[in-house]
Amino acid sequence: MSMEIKVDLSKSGLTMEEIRQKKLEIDTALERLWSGKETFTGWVKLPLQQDKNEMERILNVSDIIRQQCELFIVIGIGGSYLGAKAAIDALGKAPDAPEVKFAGINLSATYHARLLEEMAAKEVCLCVISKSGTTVETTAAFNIFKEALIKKYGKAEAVKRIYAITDAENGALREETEREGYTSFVIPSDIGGRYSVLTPVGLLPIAVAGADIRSLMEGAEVMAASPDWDFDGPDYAAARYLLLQKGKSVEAIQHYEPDLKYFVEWIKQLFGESEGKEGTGLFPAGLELTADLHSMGQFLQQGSPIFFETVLNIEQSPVDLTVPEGPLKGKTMTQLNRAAMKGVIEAHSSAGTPVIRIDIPKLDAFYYGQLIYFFETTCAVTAMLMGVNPFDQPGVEAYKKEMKKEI
Ligand SMILES: O=P(O)(O)OC[C@H]1O[C@](O)(CO)[C@@H](O)[C@@H]1O
Repeated sequence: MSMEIKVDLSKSGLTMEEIRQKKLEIDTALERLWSGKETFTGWVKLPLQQDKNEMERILNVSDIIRQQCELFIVIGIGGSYLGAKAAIDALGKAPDAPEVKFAGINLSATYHARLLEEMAAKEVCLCVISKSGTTVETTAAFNIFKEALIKKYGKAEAVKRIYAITDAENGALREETEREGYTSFVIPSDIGGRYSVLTPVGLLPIAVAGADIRSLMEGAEVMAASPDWDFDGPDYAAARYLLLQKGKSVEAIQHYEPDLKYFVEWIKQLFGESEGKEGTGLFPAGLELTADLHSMGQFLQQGSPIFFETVLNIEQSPVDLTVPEGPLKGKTMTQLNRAAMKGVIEAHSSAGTPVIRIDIPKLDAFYYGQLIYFFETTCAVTAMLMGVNPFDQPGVEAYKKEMKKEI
């Protein structure tokens, strides 16, 4: 087992020469990211410039929250939700930690009514997260849950149970936070929502759930400190770009561990919002294997050849189970899962589908921190190769404007 995250391009249909030819463009992209001159690149140096006092404060506040509540409701959407959800699912919740549930992730009355019912019977804290402070889903859910919290505890106690993470100065949420005196954290202005998981946006909920956020940051730091980003992210970026140039328009991102489902959702936002503009970009799709082999396997093998596959391979499982009886007697689940992955890669690549495999030594906080940084860099570099700005999302505004007209 390697001690690093590795990218295997042997079944990608690309040659190392093709990857090497992109080196100059990649170096230019890296220079731009490190120069500090581009807007929204605060995440690049973040793991190297950690504010120890801020880390202490996040840990102290997370301890308070853990004593205050059994149910921690985090209200936010997109980059103000997916990073925390993904990390908590992947790393698990400590037995003594409150349950972490999410609100404002849709506009379903049914979803939120159920969560409100659950809230009635439990000790609760709220954490509202919004960089802009104006997102419709977040604003609607926060005001509904805040009203319920005040009914439950009275105004003064409710204020002690509301935590806000938002811009330092701008937006209605910052204004309310200052007026009401909520405990709050800042989303740095030079870090966009989808790159913000290693700020309090992700770190506070992840710490409340009991994962080791120091180790998570250490993982990211190891990656960021590697000279000239001498890890496989830039090669992965080059491969993704070359496959787009060769006519592939969909990246089918696959995992064999259900705990990674939301990690793929996080990648979908990261890649989709960063790359999908000016008529270009790879459409990021997520597949959960082996489950989806029994629904999508046929398409993957013989369907329209618009996609390539990226496989997230966790090399070491923390537990294993052995089949006690029947034709598979003596085989372990991990053996079977591995056999499925190898067989699928072989069958699909032999049929002409390019397959990229990303080997991840294991799913703990340290490697998870590495993974976050690995994908953020891959994303920014690929978008720059595509010639688009990885840090804006001008297209999102169009539907928001139309939606607001309907409200
Ligand atoms: O943190 P905010 O400002 O509420 O935004 C939430 C999400 O909405 C978006 O602006 C897209 O709708 C994302 O870029 C962002 O992560």
